[in-house]
Amino acid sequence: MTALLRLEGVSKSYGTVQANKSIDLTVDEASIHAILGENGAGKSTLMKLIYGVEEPDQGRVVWQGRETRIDAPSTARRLGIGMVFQHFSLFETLTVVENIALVVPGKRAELAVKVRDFGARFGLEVDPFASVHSLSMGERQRVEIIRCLLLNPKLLILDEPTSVLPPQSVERLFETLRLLREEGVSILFISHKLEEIRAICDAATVLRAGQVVERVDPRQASAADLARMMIGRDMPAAQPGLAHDLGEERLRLERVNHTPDDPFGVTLANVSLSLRGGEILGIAGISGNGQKELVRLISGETRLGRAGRDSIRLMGQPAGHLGAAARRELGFAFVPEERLGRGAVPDMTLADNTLLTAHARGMVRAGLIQRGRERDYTRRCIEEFDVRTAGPDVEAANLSGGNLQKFIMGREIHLGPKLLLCSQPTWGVDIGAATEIRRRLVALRDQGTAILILSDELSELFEICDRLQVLHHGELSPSLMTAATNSAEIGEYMLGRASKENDHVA
Ligand SMILES: Nc1ncnc2c1ncn2[C@@H]1O[C@H](COP(=O)(O)OP(=O)(O)OP(=O)(O)O)[C@@H](O)[C@H]1O
Repeated sequence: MTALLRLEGVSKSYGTVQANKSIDLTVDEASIHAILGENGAGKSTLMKLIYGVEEPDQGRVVWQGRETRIDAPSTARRLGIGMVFQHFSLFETLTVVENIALVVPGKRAELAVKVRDFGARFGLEVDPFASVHSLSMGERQRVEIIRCLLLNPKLLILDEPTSVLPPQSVERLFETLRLLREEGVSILFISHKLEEIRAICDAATVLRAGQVVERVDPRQASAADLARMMIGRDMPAAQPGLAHDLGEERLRLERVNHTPDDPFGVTLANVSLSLRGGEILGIAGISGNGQKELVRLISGETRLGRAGRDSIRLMGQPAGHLGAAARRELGFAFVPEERLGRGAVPDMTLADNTLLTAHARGMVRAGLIQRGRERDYTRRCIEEFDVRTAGPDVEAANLSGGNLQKFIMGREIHLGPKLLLCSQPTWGVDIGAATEIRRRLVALRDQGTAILILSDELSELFEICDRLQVLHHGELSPSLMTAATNSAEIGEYMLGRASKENDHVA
C-alpha cells in the first residue's frame, strides 16, 4: 500500500508541556486508521498539526510522497484534508445548503443537487433545504461530513464522531465510512470506544504521554489489549456497589409542563420523577428529546416562577422558583454537559474555577478569598481524580477535554452533595478514567447521595443506575428497575414505540 501521509519525528510543545514527542505516523491510502490514547495523550494536538490549526516545532510532514508545510486549515483543505470536529460548526438558523455554501464554492441549487447525490451515494441522506436547528445530531454530523466530501478530500479526520450519536446511528456512520474507504478515501478516527475501533479500523496508533507506544492491527487485538497499551497497565476493575438503604426524597418533579423560551427548544409535558438519597436514577434517550430543558429546570437555570414553586422539590423543599445559587445552598451539585463555558470558565485558572462552586467550603472569609483553602481543594481534586495538569494555576482551557471533565467531576463530588445531577459524566473521558468516575459515583451513592444521570451511553446507565427512565419528545417514561429491564425495552422507549403503561413501574 502507498502512504498517503507520513509524519516523521513530529513534536509540539505548549510552554513546558510536550503534547507530541517525536511522532512517526503513516496513514495508508484507503485505510481507516485509529488514534487512541488516554485523556491528554496528545491525540487532538496531533490532529491539529495535520489539519494546520497548529504547526509542529520539529519534524517533517510528507503528503503524497512530498514534504509539505500545512500552515493553515485552508492549506489542509486545498491538499485534500478535511476534518469534522467534535463540536459542530454549523449555523443553526441557516439551512443545510446555506451552511455548505459558506465553505464550498458553487451556486445553491447546484450544491443542493450535490448534497442529494452524495447523500444517496454514501448513506448520508439529509434534506438540503432543512434548517439546521431542526436536525438531529446524526443529521448534523452528516451535513459536516458532506461538507468535507464536497471538497474531494483524500483524508478525512473524525474527532470522536460517535460520541454525539445515538446507538442506532453509529452503525450507519460506519457503513458510510466503509463506503468512503472503498472509494479510496483514508480516515483518521479518534475514539475512546475500543470496540468501535476494532469494528471499523484497519490500523491503529497508540499514544501515551505524547509518544507513539504501539502500532497495531486493532482487528487482531482485544479491547483489553488496546486498553492496556493505552494506559500501560491492566484496566481497573469495575466495583460492584454495596447493598444500601434508601434515604429521604431529595428530588421530586410533579407533573411539570414547561415550554422553553428558545423557539427550537423541546416542550416538557407532564414530567414526574422522584429520587431518594442512596439511589442513582438514569435518564436515557436520544439527545434533543428534552434533556437540555430538563437539566435547566432542575439546575435552576430555568425558573418556574411562584406558581411552579411546588412542582419541583429539592431536599423536600419547594424549589421551582429558586435560582441556581439558592439550589446549591440546599446541597445540590451539578456537572453540565458543556464543560467549557458552563462547567468551567476557560480563561480562569483551575483554582478560581474551584471557587465558583465550592466557595462555601470556607474559601471566603470576611469578603476575602482564602487562597490556601482554594488551592488545597483544587489540588485534592487534581490528585484524587488523576487530572493530568501542572497544577491549580493552569487555565481551564489548557486542559485536554477529558482531563477538564475529570476536574469538574472531582470538584462537584468533593462538595459531598445531597443531590448530584450529572449530564454525560464520562463524555470524552478515556476508558480507565471513565471506570474510575463511575466507581466514584457509585461510592457517593453508597454514602447516601441521590444521583441523577443523563447519558447517551446506555451501557453506562445499565452499569451504574438503580432505576431508569427514558425521555422521548419531552415526555418521561415510567420508572424501570434496571435489573428488570434490558436495552431492547429501553430502545423501544427511546424511539417512542413502547406503551406508556408498563409492568415494571417502580
Ligand atoms: N492550547 C494549549 N495550551 C497548553 N497546553 C495544551 C494546549 N492544548 C493542549 N495542551 C496540553 O497538551 C496535552 C495533550 O492534549 P490533547 O488535547 O492533545 O490530548 P488528547 O489526547 O486529545 O486528550 P482528550 O482525550 O482528553 O481529548 C495535554 O497535557 C494538554 O493539557
